[in-house]
Amino acid sequence: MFVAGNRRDGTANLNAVDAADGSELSPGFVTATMQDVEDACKAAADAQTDYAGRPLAERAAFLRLVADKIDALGDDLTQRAMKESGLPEMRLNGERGRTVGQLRLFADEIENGAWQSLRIDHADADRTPPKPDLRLRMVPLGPVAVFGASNFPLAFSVAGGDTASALAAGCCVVVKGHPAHPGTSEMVAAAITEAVSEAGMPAGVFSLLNGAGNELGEALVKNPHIAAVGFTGSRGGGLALMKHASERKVPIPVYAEMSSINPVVLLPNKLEAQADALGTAYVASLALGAGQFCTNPGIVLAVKGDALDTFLASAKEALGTTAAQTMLTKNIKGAYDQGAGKLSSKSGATLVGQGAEGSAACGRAQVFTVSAADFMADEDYREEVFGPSSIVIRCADVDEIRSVLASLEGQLTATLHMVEGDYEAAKTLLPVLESIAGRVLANGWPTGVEVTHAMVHGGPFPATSDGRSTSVGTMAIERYLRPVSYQDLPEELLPEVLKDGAAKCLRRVDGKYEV
Ligand SMILES: NC(=O)c1ccc[n+]([C@@H]2O[C@H](COP(=O)([O-])OP(=O)(O)OC[C@H]3O[C@@H](n4cnc5c(N)ncnc54)[C@H](O)[C@@H]3O)[C@@H](O)[C@H]2O)c1
Ligand SMILES: O=CCCC(=O)C(=O)O
Repeated sequence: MFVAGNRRDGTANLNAVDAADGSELSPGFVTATMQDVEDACKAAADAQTDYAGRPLAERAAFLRLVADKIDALGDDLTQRAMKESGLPEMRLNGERGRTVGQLRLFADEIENGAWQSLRIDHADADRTPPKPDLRLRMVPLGPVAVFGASNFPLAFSVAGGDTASALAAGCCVVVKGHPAHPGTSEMVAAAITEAVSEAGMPAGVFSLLNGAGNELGEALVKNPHIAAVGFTGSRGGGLALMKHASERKVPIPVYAEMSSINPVVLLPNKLEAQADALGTAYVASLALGAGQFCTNPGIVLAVKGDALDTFLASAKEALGTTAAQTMLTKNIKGAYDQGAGKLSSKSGATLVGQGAEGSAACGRAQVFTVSAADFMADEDYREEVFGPSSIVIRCADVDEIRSVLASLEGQLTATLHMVEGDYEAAKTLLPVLESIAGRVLANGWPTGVEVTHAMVHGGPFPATSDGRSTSVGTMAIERYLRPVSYQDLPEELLPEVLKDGAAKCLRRVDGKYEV
């Protein structure tokens, strides 16, 4: 653990396990006491004004240095993450690239400055009543508690999107590392801690706390120094943190990404033309990373008929060559088996096919099919089964597809597979897709989130706790900012960026945009 630049010593009572065989990995890790939580949060609060006040170029250089330090960890980081997560080398190398790329993108974003939403409305003393001078900018919320996710031990963990966007916004960060990968977390936290020191940032800008029980997370969310929370994980975990945050004396926002089954629609003409290829691509997407993606295509909707039968036959064939993959933890594997088992016990569900069976730690890919009527009649089919399982819903026509879509909870993604002949049908579905999902895709698969300016990795509840935001892409910075308007403040007391002659980044002056 690291509290404000210092490693915390103590009794090591948390060990990672090798995801593949369950054996204990060394070394052991120290877990946080309530005093550690208070120390980390207090240090973050003490550092907040200093950090937020640093010139944007310094803040950007700090994020770039964090990225360089993580790059310098090289293969050791991948090897440790492989052991702790069971994820393969290529995936983790890709994830490391995404993590450092994300930090560098946020560094550019800091310097670009448009996120400050600068607005100036000049005074008009001749107006009756006189119009005041008003100037607005976004300021950081304050220290953010970040919960590392189990399924992306780099890109959604200690230096992942929540941390990068909070630091970019000018917020200090206290991370609760995921207990499944303490070694990976420690390596990344050491890199950040070095960067904090070399960049001359206040030590409290970053801390990492470890712990397996709920008490640590609860204490962190309830700590009065914490101003916001970023979380990716289970629906139950996210809801618990939201409850703690709302019951505080001073309630705070929780940005929790929780649960999504990511509907994929195969429109009739496209299905007719490419049923075979779609079946293969579907299985590749649902089995990616042992299905442990929040973007996993959990349900597919199509009109029943020969083309759908061909699709199902192709999916079955692809499943036949799909190897079982190690899952992240014993508990996640147990939950997967339980979820898939529940589906297979339903009288309305038919097993289309299965992947190979692996060791006890592995998840076996599975596809089921149900009628739209059965799906609509049973809430269980809508539950996220976290792992390589998916359901194909047989619908009578496009109207029935629309009815099923309209009955769904909030989603991270919704996908249409279509050719031009399907566009009329697509037009009738798009308003529904927009109303339920944060990202609408055409002719792709939802797994694989691009980190960019126009990405939304969010969506209405329960995909996230706040559908107005994203946890991936540069817009994620907005979660940790709030607007302040300065009325009639003397020029010399105004923030530099709001002075009339200030070096320009995008500003809205008297209603018009200026660069
Ligand atoms: N949708 C997704 O992206 C996603 C990602 C990972 C896991 N999951 C789901 O979560 C399940 C468990 O996996 P997990 O361990 O990654 O997620 P989790 O929600 O159980 O835990 C995530 C983090 O939150 C903490 N936490 C959880 N509940 C808490 C509570 N009540 N109070 C305080 N802290 C709490 C945990 O200690 C951990 O640090 C999976 O089987 C899967 O269903 C979903
Ligand atoms: O598990 C959640 C994130 C999914 C993601 O980032 C991806 O699909 O690339």
